[in-house]
Amino acid sequence: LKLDKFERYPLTFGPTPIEKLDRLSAELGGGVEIYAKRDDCNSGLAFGGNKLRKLEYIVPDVLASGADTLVSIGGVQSNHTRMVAATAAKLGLKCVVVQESWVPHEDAVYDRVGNILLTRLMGADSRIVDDGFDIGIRKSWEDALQSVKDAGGKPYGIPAGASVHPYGGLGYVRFAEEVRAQEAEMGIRFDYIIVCVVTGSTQAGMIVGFAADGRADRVIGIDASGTPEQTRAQVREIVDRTADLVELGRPVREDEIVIVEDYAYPAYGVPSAETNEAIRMAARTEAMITDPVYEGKSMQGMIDLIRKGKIPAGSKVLYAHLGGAPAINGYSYTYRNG
Ligand SMILES: Cc1ncc(COP(=O)(O)O)c(CNC2(C(=O)O)CC2)c1O
Repeated sequence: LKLDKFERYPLTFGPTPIEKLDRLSAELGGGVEIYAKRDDCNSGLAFGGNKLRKLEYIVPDVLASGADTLVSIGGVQSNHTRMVAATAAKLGLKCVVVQESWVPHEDAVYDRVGNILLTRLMGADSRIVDDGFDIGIRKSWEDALQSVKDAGGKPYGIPAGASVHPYGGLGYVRFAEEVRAQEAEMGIRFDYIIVCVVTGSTQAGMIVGFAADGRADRVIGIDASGTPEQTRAQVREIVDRTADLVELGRPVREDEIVIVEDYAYPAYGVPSAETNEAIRMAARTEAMITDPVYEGKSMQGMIDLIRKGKIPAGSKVLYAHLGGAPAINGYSYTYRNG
C-alpha cells in the first residue's frame, strides 16, 4: 500500500505492543487465544489513544497551512478533543474544542473530571454546548471556526474523531502494516481484529490495511454510536477515500465491512449491565482498563462473540485497545462499589 507518499508527524512512541491475555482467555474457556494491541499506551501526550495515529497524518497539513488554532468537536468526555488539545499544546498552537452534550448521563462530577479536566489543563478553550449526539458536521463546530476567524485567528478544522478529514483513515492503514510486521516477528497470524467504531476512520483504515492480505472482513467493528446506519455510511465513505489514497487497487465489497450493532445499547456513552461486566472482567483478569463509552462496549462484544461461538475455538483474536480510560472518572457513581 502506498502509505509512504504521505508525510507523518510522529506523536506516538512507535509500534504499540501486542500482548497475550492469558487470564482473560482462560476466563472465557481457553478455546480462543486473545491478544491485545495497546494503542491506549501509544504516546506520552496526555494518555494517548487512537486519535494520535490519525493526527500524525493531519499535522503536516496543519503546519503547511500556517494555521494558529486547531478547532475540533466531541462530547463532554471526548477523548478526541483531549488528544487535539494535547497536539496543539505540543505544537505550540491554540485550541478551541466544542463539547456537545452527547451523553444522557448524570454524575455529579461528569463535566469536571477525566478528559475535559485534561483538555482544560492543557490550555484549550473548551466550549460546552447543549446540542445532542451526532457524528456528522455540526453547526456548533462551524460557529467555532468562524469565531476564531472573527477574532483574527487562522483556524484549522478537525471534524469529530478526525474521521471525515481526507487523511483520517491513513493512521489505521499504518496500524495494519504494523500488525503484519509483528505477526511475522511472533510467527502468528490473527483470525479476527476487534475494534470499537463510532465516527469510523479507525475501522475504515484497518479494513483497507487488512484488505491487502484478504482480511478486510476479519476486522470486526463493534458499534458504540447507537446510530449504526450513519456510522456504517461514514465507514463506507472513508474506506473508499482511503483505498484510493493508498492505491489498494480494488473496491472493498459491502460484505467486507463488518459492523456488529448489538452492543451499543442503551445509548451512546451509557453502559449496560453487560458493558460493566466486561469492564470488570478485563480489569480483574488483566488489569486492562476499558471505558463505559467505547472500549467497554468492544470488550463486551468480543466476550459475547466468543461465548456464543461466533468467534470459533482455535481462533487467535487481536483486541485493539484504542484508549478512553480517562472518561471513566465521569462515571464514579456507576462504579462506586467496584
Ligand atoms: C477510546 C475510543 N475508542 C474508539 C473510538 C471510536 O473510534 P472512531 O471514532 O474512529 O470510530 C473512539 C472515538 N472517540 C470519539 C471522541 O470524541 O472521543 C471520536 C468519537 C475512542 O475515543
